[in-house]
Amino acid sequence: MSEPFVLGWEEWAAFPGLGLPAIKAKVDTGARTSALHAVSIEPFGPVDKPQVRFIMHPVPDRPEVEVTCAAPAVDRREVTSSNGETELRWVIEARVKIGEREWPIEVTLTNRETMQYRMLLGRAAILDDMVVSPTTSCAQGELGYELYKDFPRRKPVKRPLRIAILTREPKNYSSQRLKEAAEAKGHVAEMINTARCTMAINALSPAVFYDGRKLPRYDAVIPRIGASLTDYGMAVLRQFEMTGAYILNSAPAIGASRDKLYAHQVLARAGIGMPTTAFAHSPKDTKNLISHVGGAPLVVKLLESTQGKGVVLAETAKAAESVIDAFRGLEANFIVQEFVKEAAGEDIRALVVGGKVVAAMKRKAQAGEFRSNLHRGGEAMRVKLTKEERATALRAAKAMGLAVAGVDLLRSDTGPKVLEVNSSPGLEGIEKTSGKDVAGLLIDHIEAHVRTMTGPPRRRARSRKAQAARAEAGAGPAGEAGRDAAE
Ligand SMILES: Nc1ncnc2c1ncn2[C@@H]1O[C@H](COP(=O)(O)OP(=O)(O)OP(=O)(O)O)[C@@H](O)[C@H]1O
Ligand SMILES: [Mg+2]
Ligand SMILES: [Mg+2]
Repeated sequence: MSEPFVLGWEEWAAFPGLGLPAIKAKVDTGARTSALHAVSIEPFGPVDKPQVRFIMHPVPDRPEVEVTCAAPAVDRREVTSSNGETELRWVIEARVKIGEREWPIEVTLTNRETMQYRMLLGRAAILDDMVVSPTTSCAQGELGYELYKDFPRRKPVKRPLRIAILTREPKNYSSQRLKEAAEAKGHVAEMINTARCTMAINALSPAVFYDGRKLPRYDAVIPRIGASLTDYGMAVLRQFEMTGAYILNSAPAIGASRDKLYAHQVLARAGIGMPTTAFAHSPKDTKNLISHVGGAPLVVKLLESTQGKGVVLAETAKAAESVIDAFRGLEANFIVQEFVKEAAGEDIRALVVGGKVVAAMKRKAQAGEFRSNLHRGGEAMRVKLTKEERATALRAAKAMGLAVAGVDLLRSDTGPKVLEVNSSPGLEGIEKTSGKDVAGLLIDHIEAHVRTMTGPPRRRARSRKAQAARAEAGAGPAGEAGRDAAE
């Protein structure tokens, strides 16, 4: 019997067909599939013979060494990684060379930037006559990163990005400001009307068509999906995600924030302060529902409400009963909520971008009104948030999984109470009131994200923080807000 081919627990591998002369791989018989570090993954070629192109940084700590690879795409597959996250990955076929042996394997592509090894060799790639020695490192000999010394170095240039703004209202303030801010930073921004997108749902060559024409690959997509088209909008967004674009707020997070019952549950589970809330769908026992929230005065809200229209204050138990009975008669979905009296007709909008509160405003109801909506005659003004309010807004955005969020909260005797978290916050009121360039900060966030996806410069992170802090300290005129169909 011939000697088995021994693989150590780590090995140097090469992919001659991909132009990769040396990669240090961890051999992992606990993993089925092999994985290779890849960024900027982009499908191309004919639908029946798809290929993927990707960028590889083979040398850890040396992001300037960059190799552009291309290979036939053989599948797209859900893969659950060791941290438990499931990810839809491209699968390519490529020939790996370890020591003197060269053989074809399937490899999934994923961003392994934060991992110690740029490659994982799973058991499906290990052939019958091979054995793995858990005590040997590099049984098949050493290669080295000096093999990349003649490879061209990438200068960390500021590449213009191609950004799509997914909206049905290209003319509104928020859409226009986002386009302006993107262009001011040297990027190209296109308005894409959600309703005019069609999709070819194909795992290997996802595409979005616009009035029948295939859209290019965007680096980033900013969803500004109105409530009228949430479901279709989310489908379009998922499709853009499949093409490899960076999505500012993910479809599941948008969906969660739009489902008010679910959103309340998510926030409650995350331990975030909110007014005591009871749900009801035609409840038989109105009195019970009232007692759930501590009795009158209480607030009854139609779930479909916006701009404060379906929000009613019932000052007495009698009034509460008649309002609830009326909503029930209409077969409407509604919530019953503790009335936060000490908020005194004021609420706060905190705008969160990428884990920071970048701007805030206070809305004050007109005299005799408890609803502070600007559409109800409320007035917007500048406000300084407390530490606790900031922390609450950040936690709420995080719990909902939103990178960009407008968090509405009330100031109560027992701390901030979150009313809701909006995934498509309007920019007009908040920019005019706070004087901050929120659209610009949003584009900065995209830049930082798309850049880390295509390899660092990581140094930028700090300067962005300083920038946000500076912006936060800025001033500006208060103004009228609202036409924006945004939330
Ligand atoms: N539990 C409460 N206690 C005191 N005031 C409340 C309460 N809930 C709502 N309000 C006031 O009523 C206003 C409208 O309520 P809310 O924001 O919940 O509904 P909406 O504005 O119709 O919905 P949306 O913000 O989605 O358009 C709030 O901005 C706030 O000023
Ligand atoms: Mg509101
Ligand atoms: Mg809202």
